[in-house]
Amino acid sequence: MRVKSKTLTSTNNSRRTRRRRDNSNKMKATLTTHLQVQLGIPLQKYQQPPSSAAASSTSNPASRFQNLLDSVAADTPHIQSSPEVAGAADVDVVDDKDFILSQDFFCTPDYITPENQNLLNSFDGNKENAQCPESPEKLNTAKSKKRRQDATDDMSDNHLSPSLDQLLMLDLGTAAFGSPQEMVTEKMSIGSSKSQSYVPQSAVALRCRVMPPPCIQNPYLAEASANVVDPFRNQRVKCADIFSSIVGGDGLSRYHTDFHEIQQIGTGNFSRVFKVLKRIDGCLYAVKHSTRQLHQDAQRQKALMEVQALAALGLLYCCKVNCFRCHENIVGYYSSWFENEQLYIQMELCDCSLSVKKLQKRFTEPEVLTVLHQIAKALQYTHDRGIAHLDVKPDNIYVKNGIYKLGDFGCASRLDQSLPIEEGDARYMPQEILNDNYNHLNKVDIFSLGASIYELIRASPLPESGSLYLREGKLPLLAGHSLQFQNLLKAMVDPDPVRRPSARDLVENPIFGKGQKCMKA
Ligand SMILES: Nc1ncnc2c1ncn2[C@@H]1O[C@H](COP(=O)(O)OP(=O)(O)OP(=O)(O)O)[C@@H](O)[C@H]1O
Ligand SMILES: [Mg+2]
Repeated sequence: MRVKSKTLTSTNNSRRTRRRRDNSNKMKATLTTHLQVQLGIPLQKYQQPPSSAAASSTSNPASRFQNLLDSVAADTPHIQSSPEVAGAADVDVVDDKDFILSQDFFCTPDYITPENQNLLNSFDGNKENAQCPESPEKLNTAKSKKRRQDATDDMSDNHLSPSLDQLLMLDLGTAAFGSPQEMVTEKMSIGSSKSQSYVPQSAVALRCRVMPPPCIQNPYLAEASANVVDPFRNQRVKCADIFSSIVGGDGLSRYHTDFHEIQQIGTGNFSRVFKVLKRIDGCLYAVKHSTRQLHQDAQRQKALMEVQALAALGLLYCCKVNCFRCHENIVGYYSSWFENEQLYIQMELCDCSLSVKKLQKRFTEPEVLTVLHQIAKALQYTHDRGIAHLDVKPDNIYVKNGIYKLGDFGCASRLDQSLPIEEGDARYMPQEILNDNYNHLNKVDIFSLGASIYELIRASPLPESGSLYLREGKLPLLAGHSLQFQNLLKAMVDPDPVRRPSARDLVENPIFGKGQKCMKA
C-alpha cells in the first residue's frame, strides 16, 4: 500500500508537472506577445527552449529573460488557481515582488516614457552588459546602497546606454531618500548625467513624485497654516532643489506631456501665454510661462508670488454647489509647476484682453460701465482679502463670453505692506506710489482702474510715462458722456487717495442700476 501510494503520488506529480509546463508555455507565449507590443521589438531571439534555459548561464541576458518569463508564468494567479498545481511540492518558488517590479518596468507609464526612445534602443539582448532587472527586495540594505553607488559610477562610464539595473537601481521604494550622504550621491549622479542622458533624470523625477516638493506657505492667505506639520520637510527641501532644476530636461516635460499647444495668445514683459488643450480632459486652458529661466531661489520665489496670489483669489468655495469655483471676475487658476527653471501657470482661457492697441475700438458709456462694475467687484473681492493688484490696466483685463476678468497678479502685494511692493505699469500709477507712499494700496488700484477706463473711452494708449493731467486729477471733458459718469471717473483719479472711492463704494454706486448689474458686454 505504501509503495502504491508512493507510485500514485509520483504519477500525479509528473501529470501536474506536465500540466504546469503546458500552462506555463501558454502563459509565456501570451507574455511574449504582450512584451513585444510594449517594447516594440521582436523578442523571439531572447527566448530559448525550456530545456536549454535551465542549463544556460545566468549571466546570459537571453536566459535571464527566459527565467523572467518562467517566473512570471509560474507565479500567475490563474495558473495557481488549480489546487493541484498550487499544491505541487516541486513548484519553483518565485517572489511576488519580482513579478510586480518586472511588469512595472516593462509597462512603464506614459508620463515617464522618453520622447526619444533611446532607452529601448539600448535594450539589446546581445550586449554583454544588458542585464535583466533584479528585484531590490531580494537585496539586503548594504547591497542596495552599494548598487546605488555602483550605478553612479556606471552612469558616468556609460551614460549613453544606461543598463536596466541602473534604471531599477533608482527605485521608488521606501529607500527612495535615505541618508544625507545618499542624497549627495544622488545629486552628483544627476548633475553628472544631466547634460548627457535623460534616463537618470526620469528616474530622479519619479523619485520626486514619490517625495513631493515642499509645502510653501501662501503669504496671501490670512489664515495660512503655518503650523502644519510636514514630517518630510528636510528631505523635501533637498528634493525640491533637484526637482526645480532638472524637470523639463530632454524628454520629460510636464507641459508637453499634459498639454497640446495650440497657439500663442499673448506676450507680456516677462512671459508668454499659450492656448493649450489638456490631453486628459480635452478642455482648453491658457498656460503662461516665464520667458527667462529662474536660476536663483529669490527669482523663483518672486515668480511664485503671482501663483500664490492667484491661488488665494482665483479659487472660491461655493457652498451652493459644494465645490471650488473661480470668482467670476478673476481669471481662474488651476495649477502651476516649475519646468526647465521656468514657472508655468495653468489658467482659465479667456477670449482676449482689452489691450487698446489690439482692440482698436472706442468703448461706449454702457460698455465701459460694465467693465468698471465687473472689475470693481473683482477689486472689492481682492481688497477684502487684504490684497492689492497693483497692475490694473486694459492689458490685464480679459474678457470671456462677455464677462470681464482681472488677471496677471504678478505685482500683487498685501495691503498691510507685509510683502515687498513692486508697482506695475507706470502709465496707470498714481503719484503717491511713485513717491513711495504705500499707505493706501487699495486706492492705487482704483486710480489705475480709472485711468484704464479713460483709455478705453479714448481708444488710444496713454503716454509712456502716464498722463500728467490724470495724476493731477484733471480729467478732460469727455464729449457724449453723462456728467454722473465723468464725476465718478474724476473721483477715481483724485490725487488724494483718501478721497478716491473704495472698490465697495464703486460697486454700490447708483450709476450701476439694476439693468447694469445684469448687463454683459
Ligand atoms: N488666461 C488668459 N486667457 C487669454 N489670454 C491671456 C490669459 N492670460 C494672459 N493672456 C494674454 O497674454 C498677455 C500677457 O499675459 P500677462 O499680462 O499675464 O503677462 P505678463 O508678462 O505678466 O505681462 P506684463 O507685461 O503685464 O507684466 C495678456 O495681455 C493677454 O493678452
Ligand atoms: Mg500683463
